Amino acid sequence: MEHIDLPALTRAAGTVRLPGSKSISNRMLLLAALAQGETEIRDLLDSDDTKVMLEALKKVGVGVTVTGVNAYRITGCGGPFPGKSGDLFMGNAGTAIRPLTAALALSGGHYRLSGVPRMHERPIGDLVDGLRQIGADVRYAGKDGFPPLEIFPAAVKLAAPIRVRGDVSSQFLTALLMALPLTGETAVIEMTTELISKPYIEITLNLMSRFGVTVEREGWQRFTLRGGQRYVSPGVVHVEGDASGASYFLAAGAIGGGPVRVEGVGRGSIQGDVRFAEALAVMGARIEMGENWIEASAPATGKLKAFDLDLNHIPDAAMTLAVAALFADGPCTLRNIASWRVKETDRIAAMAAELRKLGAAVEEGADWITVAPAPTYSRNAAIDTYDDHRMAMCFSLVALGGVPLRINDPKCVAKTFPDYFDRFGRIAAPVIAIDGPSASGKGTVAQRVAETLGFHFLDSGALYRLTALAALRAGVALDDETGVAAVAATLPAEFPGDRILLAGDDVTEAIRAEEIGVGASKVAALPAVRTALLERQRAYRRLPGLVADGRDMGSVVFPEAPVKVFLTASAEARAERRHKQLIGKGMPANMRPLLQDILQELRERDARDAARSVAPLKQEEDAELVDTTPLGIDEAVAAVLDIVRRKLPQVVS
Ligand SMILES: O=C(O)C1=C[C@@H](OP(=O)(O)O)[C@@H](O)[C@H](O)C1
Ligand SMILES: C=C(OP(=O)(O)O)C(=O)O
Repeated sequence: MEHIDLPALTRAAGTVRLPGSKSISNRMLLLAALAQGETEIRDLLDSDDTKVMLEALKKVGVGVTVTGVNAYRITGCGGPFPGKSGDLFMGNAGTAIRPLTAALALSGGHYRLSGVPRMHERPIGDLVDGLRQIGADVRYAGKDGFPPLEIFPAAVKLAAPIRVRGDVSSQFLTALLMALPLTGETAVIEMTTELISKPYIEITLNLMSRFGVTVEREGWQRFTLRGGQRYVSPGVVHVEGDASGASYFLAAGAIGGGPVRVEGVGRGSIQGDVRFAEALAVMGARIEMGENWIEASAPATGKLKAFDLDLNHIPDAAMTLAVAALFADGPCTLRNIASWRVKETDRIAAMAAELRKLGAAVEEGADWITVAPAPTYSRNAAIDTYDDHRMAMCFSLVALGGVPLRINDPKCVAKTFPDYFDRFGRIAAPVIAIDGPSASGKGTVAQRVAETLGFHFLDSGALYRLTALAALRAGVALDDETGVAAVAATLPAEFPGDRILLAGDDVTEAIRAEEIGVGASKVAALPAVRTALLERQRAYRRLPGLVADGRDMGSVVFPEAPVKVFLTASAEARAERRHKQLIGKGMPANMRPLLQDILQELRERDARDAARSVAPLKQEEDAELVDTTPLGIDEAVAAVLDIVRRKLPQVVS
């Protein structure tokens, strides 16, 4: 089985741009498909759950055009689906199979819906019962009450209110609400039980109204759709970031110090799962929220507090709390979460089993779970994920408590968050930032430190050198800020092994030329170029960790780096090293610059680097000075490793 080994981690900080919300993506796709007109959907989630929805819509005759990255144009049918037959695979996507079953049942065709084996164990009986009350012909092709389903054409009549249960899943009510406008008639839905997961109904009603259909709601018992309403495309719509996905990063901030900021959801969100932040606040985490972002940091006391909460309104994000509970100051109880038992797996049982592997004491009931934290946890436990994306994402947080662990089948995150572990690495992988002037030996030292620790290595100077070389090759003047920034933004650079390629051409040696070094220093002084390279550099932050070598690694690119080193040497020592290097490379004496010229050049470069307006080269307050003037390479490496050992004892023993 595939797995990912997470090392002991200590700190999480940084910013994450969230992928699109699953719940909003799949609703928008269906509403756009049923609406009159074309809808442009931007920032759609690209994951297994949306893929099955898109494929199914195409099969039943909906026009789907890709218009950009995560951007689609949906040509609405202005009513029922034109494709009157189809065999549709729904994976394990509840937000696809349930609403589609209802819309297909009212489309007058013959369809089959199936999914992965677990989907065939997830209930759908309450929805089928509701649809049968109005004459729809929906039959079970396997076990009664569960997919696979077969749908036949039928005449639908809406004489009496549809009576439906709401205590197993809110998705049945969502499905009916979204599909019933297809009838054109007035429809009334009455709940026969308590409704769970209510905020998801609010998402449904909100999005329906954006497509022109309003629902009258009496409490959570009765919903009336007046006849004659139909869906009309609102034109361009944006999908918010996924608030359930946000919960892992916010919890990471609360457990791992923070601040961790998520972008894409905030105060203005229509997703109930933003209320996860309230639960974290109950645990003592410090939360800040803007219109479109949320930020979480550890409690001022450093210790998360125990909680006892009814979490019916945030069933998905609640799982994150069960793992955060490992780091609380007492037993934590999550209540009213019976729906966990019928989701991707029996989540109460799965959560209990895996938390126990770590050494937590866990009790469970039909609709609750209590997690009692332990003073220490088993290291290197192998966590099973039960093909449940949320199990994999939740348990990644354990590493932030300094507990290394293995997560089996990590790719199951593809259901809603395919690049989750990369993003997690971007806020949690430790960074060792090594800054300093040129010829201080930091490149060699940084590379050796990275090798010793088994960390990734970023030679940020190489990116500036590549930018200078690429600009010169493209005939862009090195003082043309906009032109060079455009080159930097699209730099076709690759780093296979220890080679450096520019547009496929091996430039490993070429970028080391003296004039490219001078060019690099010039382009590095341009603010737009630095901005263009910022995200590219941050993307190097990956598990198990990164050693970043440059001039503004600790100050600008990775300000949250737990280890910052300012590696320098006297100008004389650096000039001498450079001179020896040139001799070592076999440069003939008559072509070699004089030692005093090298010294002069170095001093000028130092002055330019220290004086530039953006990210001037200087020792940060929280950086440790390593003066290599009297040191050889081995000693310099040892000096840096000593600092790492002191600052990150869990990482390097
Ligand atoms: O409507 C939705 O988008 C969802 C509703 C919730 O399900 P239940 O209503 O079954 O709790 C939630 O768990 C699911 O991930 C998405
Ligand atoms: C329950 C979930 O998914 P589904 O939409 O398949 O119900 C979930 O994403 O946690």
